[in-house]
Amino acid sequence: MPSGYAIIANGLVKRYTTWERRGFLKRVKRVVEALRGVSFTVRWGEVFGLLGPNGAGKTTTVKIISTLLLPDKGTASVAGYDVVSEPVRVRERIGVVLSVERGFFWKLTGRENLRYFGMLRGLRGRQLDEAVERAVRLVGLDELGAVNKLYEEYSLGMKARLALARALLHDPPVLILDEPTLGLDPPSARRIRELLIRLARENGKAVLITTHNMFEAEIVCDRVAIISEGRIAAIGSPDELKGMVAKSVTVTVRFRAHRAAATSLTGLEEGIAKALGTRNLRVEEEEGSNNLRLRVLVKPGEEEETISRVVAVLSGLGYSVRSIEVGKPTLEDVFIALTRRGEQA
Ligand SMILES: Nc1ncnc2c1ncn2[C@@H]1O[C@H](COP(=O)(O)OP(=O)(O)OP(=O)(O)O)[C@@H](O)[C@H]1O
Repeated sequence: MPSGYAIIANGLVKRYTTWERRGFLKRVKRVVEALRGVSFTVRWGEVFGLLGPNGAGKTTTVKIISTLLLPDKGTASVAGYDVVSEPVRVRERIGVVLSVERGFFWKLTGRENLRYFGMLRGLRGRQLDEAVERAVRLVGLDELGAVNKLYEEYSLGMKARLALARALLHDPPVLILDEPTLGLDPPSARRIRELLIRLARENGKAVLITTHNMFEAEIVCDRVAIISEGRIAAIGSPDELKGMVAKSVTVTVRFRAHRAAATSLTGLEEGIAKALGTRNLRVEEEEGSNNLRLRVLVKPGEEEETISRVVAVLSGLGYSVRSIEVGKPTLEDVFIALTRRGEQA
């Protein structure tokens, strides 16, 4: 394993300037502060996750580290090379998979696509054959019988594996993946997650992923940085992060959704937050049922009071409660607590 850190991000700041249309001819300049000083390090042999809600700055961060975007302020290095002054050396050492993968040839097979990209990386002859077959085997494209299919016939899962195979062609020590399992079915997502863990543990690679999926962060990542509104809210192992709210308990209330009741989920969340006097809560739809789920983080001893107030608010709004549980916080609860802190201020 090379010495030092695989990735160092130090005080990254990035602003986007956009022009918003106001009326027919008028355009107003708007500055979006995507990153407001993002710092973290990724070690060799670990999977590191940038976890945050939409618009938090995850993609902007990985684009800077992948040399696809320049920071306005701050520095970043990969394997000791600076992303701004030594981009070629950085690119030689990274494999990148962005969430919207473009650039594959629709009329070529998976293998032909990989051969083409391998040649762009300077691979030829036996070296190229071996690199392509190794990457194909690693991601399991051979098992799916997909290597000889045209790219245009690929399912989303096959496309994701091919993109990962392309990133692995030159056997880079650092892998950077933006939402690697977005839109994949559970078996395909599991396969990719297992592979990322293996590449870190067995091959000593540093793997940086972005995700807004807590479950993924908890099972795949050795360490996680929670990013919110362009700032890192916390960094640690999933257990360490859970320890931050370990002195809290979560109350989960499931209730039947019905159309006549309160309008949007956000509206409902706001109403309950006001009634309870806390913002450490979230309302969401429960997959595969007609239920809504409210999770609220409270101090031990406050459970009963919280439950009776939640039940009163919900029945006042015409919802019927299906079940109530009190339990230990999950990474999701940490996430809610940390990403809501800014809103409270
Ligand atoms: N090219 C751009 N021009 C203007 N604003 C941008 C641009 N790219 C991103 N932004 C804005 O910068 C902020 C951070 O975006 P970014 O894509 O990095 O977030 P993200 O955490 O990856 O979100 P998502 O999960 O939705 O992909 C957002 O407010 C976004 O709207």
